Amino acid sequence: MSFIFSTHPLHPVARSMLEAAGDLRVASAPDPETLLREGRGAGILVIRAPIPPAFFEDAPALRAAIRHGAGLDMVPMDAATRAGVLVANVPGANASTVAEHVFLVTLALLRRFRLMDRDLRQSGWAAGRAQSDTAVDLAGRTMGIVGMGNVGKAIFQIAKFGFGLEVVATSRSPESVPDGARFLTIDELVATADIVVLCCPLTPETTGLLNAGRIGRMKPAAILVNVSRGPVIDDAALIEALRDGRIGGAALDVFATQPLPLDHPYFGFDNVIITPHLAGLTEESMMRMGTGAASEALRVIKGDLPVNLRNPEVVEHYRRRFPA
Ligand SMILES: NC(=O)c1ccc[n+]([C@@H]2O[C@H](COP(=O)([O-])OP(=O)(O)OC[C@H]3O[C@@H](n4cnc5c(N)ncnc54)[C@H](O)[C@@H]3O)[C@@H](O)[C@H]2O)c1
Ligand SMILES: O=C(O)[C@H](O)COP(=O)(O)O
Repeated sequence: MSFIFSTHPLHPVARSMLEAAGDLRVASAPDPETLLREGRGAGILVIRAPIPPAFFEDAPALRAAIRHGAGLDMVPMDAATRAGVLVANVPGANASTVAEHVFLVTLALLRRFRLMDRDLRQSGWAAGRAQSDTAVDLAGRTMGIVGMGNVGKAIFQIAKFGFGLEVVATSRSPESVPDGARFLTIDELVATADIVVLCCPLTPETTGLLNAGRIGRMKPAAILVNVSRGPVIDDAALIEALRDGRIGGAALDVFATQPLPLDHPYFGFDNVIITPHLAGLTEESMMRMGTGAASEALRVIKGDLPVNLRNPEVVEHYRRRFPA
């Protein structure tokens, strides 16, 4: 078995599991050139950064590409499948962590938390207190959840049973929307919700889902929370809406370009909270994701298939490459 290659450092428990199973190497940087150079010859790939399709070309030892987390957009699925490489992810391991983040930033926006803290420090007590002039309650508001998977369901639980909010939701099928939430189309949802939360995967269908038309239908004081992926939002349209004061604010964790350049227009808005793609990252979730990815790697090393195999059509080709 060739070495195990991770694009990033892993939680210590996951690292120990993999080190006990083989030669674990961590990329010195997660850019495509470094990954291609340092990952050449790997047997298992653990993914926390976008992987160039070329990684799967001329990779005779590569058995599995395992996502540390939920989103599969970082994996060029066609290239992996063509090469006979198993693709897996660790669904749900960070869902409750992302849900907690959604309420952190929602409350921070509604209660002017960032500006209150800034004004208090810069200009004193009265200036900080003045932010309460425009603060509003979360209670009584309607949350709209776009994408009712593991993350959407974890957000629903807190919204409904923690804060007693009215919840509307949209997903690929109405059946995935739980009792207690009302299914709406995306166009109905953006016009109904006071808080629009994006937590769907990035797919051709969801790219640009929050376009100028849908942002234009949002309520004037509504806020937008994006913990999905950057390209789900049309950035130019959102920036225009923020400039014109047509929505209440936004909390953005993910961006079309990451890292987000520090001169990006989003940094110019007081009513925008920017976080560096960490909604799903805590000590505990890193352990759940890392050990989940490591368990899948150990299964493959033993000759089994991953539990969360995402390209089952590859199995025949994979078995020809690596007969049991
Ligand atoms: N910011 C972060 O740190 C972070 C952490 C975890 C997940 N995510 C993102 O959130 C996404 C969802 O994670 P998850 O664990 O809930 O995944 P999941 O696979 O459990 O659920 C995805 C849900 O989105 C729905 N969906 C798919 N296409 C849709 C569409 N066009 N419109 C509406 N809904 C649609 C699916 O039906 C499914 O219910 C991930 O793919 C990832 O991009 C981000
Ligand atoms: O897709 C996910 O689950 C999140 O983006 C977190 O994944 P990461 O910790 O591997 O970046």
